[in-house]
Amino acid sequence: MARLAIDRDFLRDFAKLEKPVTARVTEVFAKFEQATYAGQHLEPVVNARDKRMHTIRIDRFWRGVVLAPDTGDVYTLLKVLPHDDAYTWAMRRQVSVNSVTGRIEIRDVVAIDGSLPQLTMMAEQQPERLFAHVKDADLRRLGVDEQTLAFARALTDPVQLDAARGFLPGNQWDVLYGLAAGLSVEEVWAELGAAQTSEPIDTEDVAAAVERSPERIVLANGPDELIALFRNPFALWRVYLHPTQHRVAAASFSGPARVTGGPGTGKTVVALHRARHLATNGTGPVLLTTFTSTLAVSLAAGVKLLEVPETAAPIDVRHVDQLSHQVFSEHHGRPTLLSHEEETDLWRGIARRLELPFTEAFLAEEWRQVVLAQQVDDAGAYLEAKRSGRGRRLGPRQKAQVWQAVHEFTAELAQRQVWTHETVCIEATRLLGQRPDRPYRHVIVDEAQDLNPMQWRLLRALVAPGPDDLFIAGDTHQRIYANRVSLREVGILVAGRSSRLTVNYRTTAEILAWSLGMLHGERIDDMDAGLETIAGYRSEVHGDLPALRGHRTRNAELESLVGTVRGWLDAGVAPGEIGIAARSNGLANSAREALAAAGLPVRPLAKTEQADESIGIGTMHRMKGLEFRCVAVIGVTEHQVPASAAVTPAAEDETIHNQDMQRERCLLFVACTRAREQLAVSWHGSPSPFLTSVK
Ligand SMILES: Nc1ncnc2c1ncn2[C@@H]1O[C@H](COP(=O)(O)OP(=O)(O)OP(=O)(O)O)[C@@H](O)[C@H]1O
Repeated sequence: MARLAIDRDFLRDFAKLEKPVTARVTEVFAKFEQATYAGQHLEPVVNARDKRMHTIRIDRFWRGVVLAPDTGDVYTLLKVLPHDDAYTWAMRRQVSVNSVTGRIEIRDVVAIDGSLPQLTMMAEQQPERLFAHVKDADLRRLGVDEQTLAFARALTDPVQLDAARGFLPGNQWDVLYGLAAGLSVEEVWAELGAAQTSEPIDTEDVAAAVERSPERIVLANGPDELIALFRNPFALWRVYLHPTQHRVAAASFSGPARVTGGPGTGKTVVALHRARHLATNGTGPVLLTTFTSTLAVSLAAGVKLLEVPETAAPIDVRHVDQLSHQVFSEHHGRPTLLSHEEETDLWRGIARRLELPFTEAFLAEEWRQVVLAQQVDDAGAYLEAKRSGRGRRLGPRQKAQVWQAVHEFTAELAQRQVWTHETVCIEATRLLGQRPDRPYRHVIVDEAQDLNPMQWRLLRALVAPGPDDLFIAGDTHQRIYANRVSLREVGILVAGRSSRLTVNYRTTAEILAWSLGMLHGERIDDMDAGLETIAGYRSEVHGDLPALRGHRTRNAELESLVGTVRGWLDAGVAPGEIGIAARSNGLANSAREALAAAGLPVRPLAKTEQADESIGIGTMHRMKGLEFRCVAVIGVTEHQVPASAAVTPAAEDETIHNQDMQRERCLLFVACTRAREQLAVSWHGSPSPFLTSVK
């Protein structure tokens, strides 16, 4: 019986087709396998470069392009396009098998043949060719075939190679790209490592190559699986890896390792695959953890999609506070937590009673960032403690005053038998230290940039030091809380085991470039005594520029938001693919009410049920780690972004002021880089200074 496979590129296109078309595609292909002679539905393409290209009727207007095998019964759906475009697309393309990876490749032969004469002519005027330093034999060894080789030989400029990305065979383009970027033949070979195969490759056997290309082609086992695939195409798309990502996910490290990279470079995808890899090939239970409960829910969904084999070690997905509370509760029962307001009152009361010249916010931060972070437990140690990044200098007398306040605060917690998340975490770490064993063999941390030192010590205590113990994914450009951690200082050494991803797979080049403009000139640390860079960070997908719109009043802005969202829905975007972010809870709630009043389906971002059917609305903080086809960031207004209350006045403390401002910029950057295709940024009254500063 005929079986249907789907090209992953098609899944991405599928998500963008209009609803009635997607319904027809699902209908046609759900029946595809039932037809005894699948060939009956398929029409050959006249003048096709590749005789295996066929088309199939979707409706009067749309056709699917299907790769029909010479042998075997696996048919691959490559594209769905309007009638004429489908024929043109199919006519120009050739399918081949890569001689090194054994994977399937598709190229636009007409485009290659069409551009070669002109490139050759231009090259004759140039003194040097792009790949003059690489021998033909080496190119062939890396899987470059004769046609691509002839093309590569005519190139003189990396820009020409960039332009050829859409029409050269993918694996071969990657090889050329690596060589053009200065990698040696051996390094490119190592990059290919993950995709190499030890079986002998018959480059004529396309059917075998289809089966061998799981990162490119998904085989649906029966109509139910196919329908599930079509129902949630992005979910599946989300779990593919580029060879560079694969290398990191499957590597063996002698100790803690990490992966960095800007938003959308696939750090989470790598973390998920690493979890599966270690569960399958590692030596014990795996913990996959992150910062918030919302993110943990989305990681758990990702693990589910990866279909970890039943024989693998368990993968436990939990956020960090959940872990500390669990360890704590096993010994002491559930802790009574001090609320934020109670804590503020307590510090305020102590400051008043002791007549101290410090605000409650300053005392609370000094306790967290210096006393707890550095495990300071007496006045002498506090006198010596490093206070870098804390801004305001303190003399010995002032330090004695702060210490007195800390002492009273701690005594009060003990007397009331109440805890904060930080003290729970410290106690949990102490308890773990007393245990003879460690609960996990491998710990993987996503969104690492926002964890505090107490949480890092807990994670360190959850796993014994050794190969592949800790794997850390994070991006300090996306730090949105006040925690600045040096991994060395919490006993985690990643030097020599760090990788950086540079290709953004989520956001269009236009949205990315605009968002990066907001961070222009910011000095951002790398959690390891250096500075993080955004050099080489790029997106290969193009789209519309962000829409920036100012309004006179808050109500006018909300009204316009309803219009923007309606426009997206009318264009066929599903409600679950729309996200709205505001700096404050208040504005997020008002936006929710405005959309609900207009009859649109909405939900708070924190609510993960029915996420597919409703528009997610929440604070910028909640947007972290998520992604949507269309994003509206609202209320990007002067005095609201940055939020006045979250920024220490420069007159009070310049260092802290600058850190607060950077954090607020990063927060807006995080919200804007959640968008895959469309970004709308709006304000009422005067715009935020962060917007007016974008170059
Ligand atoms: N190799 C790839 N090919 C295609 N798409 C990819 C690839 N890797 C990642 N993606 C897609 O890019 C998007 C971003 O991936 P992911 O969430 O892992 O990035 P991230 O670096 O963790 O982002 P952020 O730091 O912004 O949260 C996802 O939709 C993912 O499916």
